[in-house]
Amino acid sequence: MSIMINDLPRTDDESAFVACVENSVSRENLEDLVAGNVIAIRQQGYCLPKRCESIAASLLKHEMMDGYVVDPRIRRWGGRSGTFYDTYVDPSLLEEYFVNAQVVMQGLREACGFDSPIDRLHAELDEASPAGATVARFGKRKMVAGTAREFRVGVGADPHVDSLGFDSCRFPDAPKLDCQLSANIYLQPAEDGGELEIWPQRITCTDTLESLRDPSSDYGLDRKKLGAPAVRIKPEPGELVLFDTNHPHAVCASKRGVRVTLSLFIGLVDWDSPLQLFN
Ligand SMILES: O=C(O)CCC(=O)C(=O)O
Ligand SMILES: [Fe+2]
Repeated sequence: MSIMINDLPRTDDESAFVACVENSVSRENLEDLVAGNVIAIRQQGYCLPKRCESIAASLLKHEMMDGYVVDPRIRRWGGRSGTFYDTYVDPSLLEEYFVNAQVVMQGLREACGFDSPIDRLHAELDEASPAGATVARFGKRKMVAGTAREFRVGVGADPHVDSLGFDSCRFPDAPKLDCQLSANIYLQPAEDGGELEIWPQRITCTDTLESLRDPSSDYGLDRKKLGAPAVRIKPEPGELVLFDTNHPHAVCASKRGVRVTLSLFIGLVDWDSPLQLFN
């Protein structure tokens, strides 16, 4: 059973609770995130230091690491078409995304020495969720579940939301998500910088999203319009952090050291359906 050790408000906003758990994430933890009772869940020591080092080293030299279409400075697992978001930005990659999905997932498992923290997370989510957890699909076509990201010095991510609902609206057979979470395992946090910022508001409609756009960014939202973030998390090596991706969030640029993470989106349709895993 997971223990809620404490609530850690990280900023002046006392309502922005970050829950720390000791054991694997429970259904109650997931419900708290979905209900907005907590803004993030942290589990320290999810991946042991030696494993973090060896997986990060293997990823950093791997040819499957490639730039996001929207911002090639941020690198991620899966070659040209590694994430569904890439296919949203460049629809010509859609076919390749589905055709390569299994190879992309198996490749990440192999790069993790066949002992992937993403597979562990999948198993734990399957156990915690009443209806289990499964790789998401569009009809019979499996999505990719699990990615890795690399932020070099000077590279961060502008404030943004991640929403399969927004990105897949032209696909009638896409999973219909009520909530989307992101799980990140910090194999190698930046030595300086690289904080994860999360804003308190939850954006659920595209009109609101459009009104917040930053014209100087290809995907980002305007910090001035967003106001102050609710939390700024400085991840520890090996830590797992979960949050709701309809809350705007940003990655501060690394000031020193390459930042390497493993990441998984977790979609909730309803509690009677399996959690939908994808990237
Ligand atoms: O690397 C992080 O801290 C968060 C990256 C991100 O934007 C996400 O997982 O949705
Ligand atoms: Fe994100």
